[in-house]
Amino acid sequence: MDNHLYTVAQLRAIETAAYTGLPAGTLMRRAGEAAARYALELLGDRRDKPVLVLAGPGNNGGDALEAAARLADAGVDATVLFQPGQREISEEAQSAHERARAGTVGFIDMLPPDGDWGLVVDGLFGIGLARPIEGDYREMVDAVNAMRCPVLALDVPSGLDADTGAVVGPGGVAVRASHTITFLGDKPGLHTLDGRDHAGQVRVEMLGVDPAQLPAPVARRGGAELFGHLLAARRHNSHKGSYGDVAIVGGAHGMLGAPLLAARGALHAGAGRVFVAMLDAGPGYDSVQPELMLRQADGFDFTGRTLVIGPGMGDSATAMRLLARALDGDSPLLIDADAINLIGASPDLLARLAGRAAPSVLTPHPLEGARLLGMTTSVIQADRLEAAREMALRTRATVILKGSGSIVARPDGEMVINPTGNAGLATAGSGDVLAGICGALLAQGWPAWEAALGAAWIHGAAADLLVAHGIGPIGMTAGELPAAARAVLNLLVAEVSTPSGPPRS
Ligand SMILES: NC(=O)C1=CN([C@@H]2O[C@H](COP(=O)(O)OP(=O)(O)OC[C@H]3O[C@@H](n4cnc5c(N)ncnc54)[C@H](O)[C@@H]3O)[C@@H](O)[C@H]2O)[C@@H](O)CC1
Ligand SMILES: Nc1ncnc2c1ncn2[C@@H]1O[C@H](COP(=O)(O)OP(=O)(O)O)[C@@H](O)[C@H]1O
Ligand SMILES: [K+]
Repeated sequence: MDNHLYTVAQLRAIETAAYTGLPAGTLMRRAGEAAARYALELLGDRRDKPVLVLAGPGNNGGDALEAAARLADAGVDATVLFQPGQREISEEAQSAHERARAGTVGFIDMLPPDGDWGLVVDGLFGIGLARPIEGDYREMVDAVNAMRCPVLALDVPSGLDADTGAVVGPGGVAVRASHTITFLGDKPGLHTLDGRDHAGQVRVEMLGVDPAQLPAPVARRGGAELFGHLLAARRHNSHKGSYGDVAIVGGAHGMLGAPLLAARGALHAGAGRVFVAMLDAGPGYDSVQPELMLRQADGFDFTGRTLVIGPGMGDSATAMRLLARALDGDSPLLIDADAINLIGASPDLLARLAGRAAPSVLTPHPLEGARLLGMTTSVIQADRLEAAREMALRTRATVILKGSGSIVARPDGEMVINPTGNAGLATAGSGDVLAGICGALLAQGWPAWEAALGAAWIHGAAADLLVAHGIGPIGMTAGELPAAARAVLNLLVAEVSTPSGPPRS
């Protein structure tokens, strides 16, 4: 399946199974052919430019040598820098080496300082990377990263952990590719943490393996198809009560901006009515968004309302009391920011959360996630999939672990990596808007899982839309996201809607 993501351990098993009945070297040949085809596509009308192929000590290097031979067959000036290690190379890689030597491929021992390459093919390390890249290999990676031409990584950008998306360190380096062609199945590490910065555009090449033979994936790559069945055109005969009430509970003294941003997110994502239940005394209305209804949280009736609890809420006794009340109630709940910190500090609140029957979604950023699990942020980030899975398991809730390539996880272990968004979102308040969008989808009757998938996707796509219009990534503001999210949501609905009335002449 296109969106399936596999761990290195799974890929090794897939590789072994795929080899059964195939002559030795078949998969490597197919990998090299596919890589060469992609390289030619990327070169386009610049086929007269030389291509630099970096070949490392393992089978990733074998793929690179095969690709170089195929490029030379196609008339391209392919130059290989082959850097074998101490260990003997595999028989397949040896054959690939011989094939490349037999043709017109050029071989060099070191990088010329003035190379003018049309493309670099990175075949240093793939899923066999075992330690940080050092020495000559490091110099090669640094040199490639300083080049301006497109870089095509084979299987995985060298230096990147295919499972986690971390640059293998400490102090490690990884190739920053513009494109990656990945073999036998997509990998989570290409889509989260450092993955998006290093993999660029990812193409999956199955090497002739039937996708139906593959095992259950560790996670999937997100897409609108995962929540598309809940997108529906509005009925003419509907009213504000048809689209649910959202109440944002938060906004302690001096922190009212956070719930207001969440409330604007909820309003623009289609909630029928949006309240802000403030912990402290505040203004009577929001002059930028007078549609919002501002109330005092004390005494505010939660019944029948979807609650987004936590933005700017603080950690006062009142905050704790309100959170306990929300957890014990049967409203759908979106738990964000300070509310996550309070749960992380209180086994009692955690037990109340885990015991809930109504839908609950948590939206931690890595530090909030660390507090929830009693770990450090670096442990969370070292394996974001595992951390998100653990959070979902402990809280019995749907979790969005935010960051580049947000991980959406649910208690049964199902996980999705969200593909939308960009670094324009690295700005104060964008998480509040995400919380509001998710609250609005819950209020419109979406189950927790789809609401989380939909909110993460729409929020990221809103940021992508803003960038497409020159609004960011630098200087994008959280306040610009709600209207963009509204545009994305309406486009999605228009795409899935079938015309309902009779055709008009
Ligand atoms: N075997 C197969 O069936 C297939 C393998 N394929 C390719 O083979 C790759 C996996 O091959 P390998 O298992 O040989 O792994 P790699 O080619 O990723 O690298 C492993 C080699 O690098 C050495 N090494 C690891 N980290 C190092 C470091 N930091 N510095 C120096 N040396 C280091 C290891 O000792 C080993 O010799 C895949 O990523 C894919 O590109 C594809 O051709 C598809 C089929
Ligand atoms: N570099 C990035 N790429 C993609 N998404 C990002 C990036 N940085 C932040 N985000 C997204 O922006 C939001 C930030 O949320 P959060 O950290 O809670 O900020 P705040 O508390 O200021 O609202 C999350 O949805 C996160 O996934
Ligand atoms: K590589």
